[in-house]
Amino acid sequence: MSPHHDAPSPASSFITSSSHYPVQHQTTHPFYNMTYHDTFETSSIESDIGLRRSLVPGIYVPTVAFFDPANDNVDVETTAQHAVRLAQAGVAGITTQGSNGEAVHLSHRERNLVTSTTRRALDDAGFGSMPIIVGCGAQSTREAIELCEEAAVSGGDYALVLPPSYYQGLFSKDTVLSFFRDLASASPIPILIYNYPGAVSGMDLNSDVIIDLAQHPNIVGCKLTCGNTGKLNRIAAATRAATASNPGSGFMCMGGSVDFTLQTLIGGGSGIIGGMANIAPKTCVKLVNLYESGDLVAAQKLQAIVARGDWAAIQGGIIGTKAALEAHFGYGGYARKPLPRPSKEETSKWRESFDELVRVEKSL
Ligand SMILES: N[C@@H](CC=O)C(=O)O
Repeated sequence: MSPHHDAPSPASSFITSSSHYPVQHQTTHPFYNMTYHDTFETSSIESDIGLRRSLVPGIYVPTVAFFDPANDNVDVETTAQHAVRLAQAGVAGITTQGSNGEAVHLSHRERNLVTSTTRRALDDAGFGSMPIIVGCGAQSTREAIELCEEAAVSGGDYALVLPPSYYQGLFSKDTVLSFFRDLASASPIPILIYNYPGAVSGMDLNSDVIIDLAQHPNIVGCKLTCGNTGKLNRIAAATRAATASNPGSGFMCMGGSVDFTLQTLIGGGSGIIGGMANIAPKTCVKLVNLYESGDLVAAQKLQAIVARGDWAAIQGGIIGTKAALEAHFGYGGYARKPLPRPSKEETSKWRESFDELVRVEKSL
């Protein structure tokens, strides 16, 4: 990172091993100034022994899911090709089963297939050190733990977890805290808290809660789709202060949408996990690089283009994002039912909404 971005160094790292070997992960955490170890048995991890994958600051892409139009099965080939396209564009990592990944439309088996396919594609293309964050939110603590275990076995390095919300009318004031602490204590991989009120009936975790949870040695970051940059600034500052006494570790406070990349970096965040980077990964990476090089005028100009493009991604969600991928890059397909397929008019609208951004992307 440049001197302009006093971002923490890698949040954590762990060691994966091949089939039937114990997997060991190691997280050094700022608040505890200690090293946390855990070990568990895997059945089918395919990564190299001794591979360390750290979370580094930058752009992380929550990949969209791809389905074979003939039978609606997971399209393994496109999943692999897309992951490699993103890695080659210079992103810092991939997130499978984020909101863009249609996790709620996938069985556990399909989720694992997407993650293991992504891992294998990255490894085969020479990106063996690129981390994968896997969406592992569930309504029960038990299922969330199970998803984290399965993510680890499938080659995931970290878990991105929404709080449960279905029974929130029955929650006590400690329920969400206990959920994250219980999960983090049991999970074989470190946890990032996913704060996306729109996906969990309005539940919006505040900075006090997230800073408190950040003290758990196996909670190593957050994604703030709430877009509250004041909150982001408070969390980044609190966790960075703790990091100063323990260099070499860090809490990754990530913005949740590329339309506030610059604001995130200026506020002390570590980067973005943002869906629009499925369409324009190079542009998103360039924006971070402009900031890091200190060219704030150019960064501001590019941020405006990115924010206009992200407005289309936010309005169109995965329907618009996939339509744009299909129109501009020749692959994408449709979301699973019951999500509707876009009409002809909508398809042209989404294509045109991303025109400006794709022009920039293709020029890089
Ligand atoms: N706008 C968000 C949606 C989910 O967090 C994104 O860009 O990923």
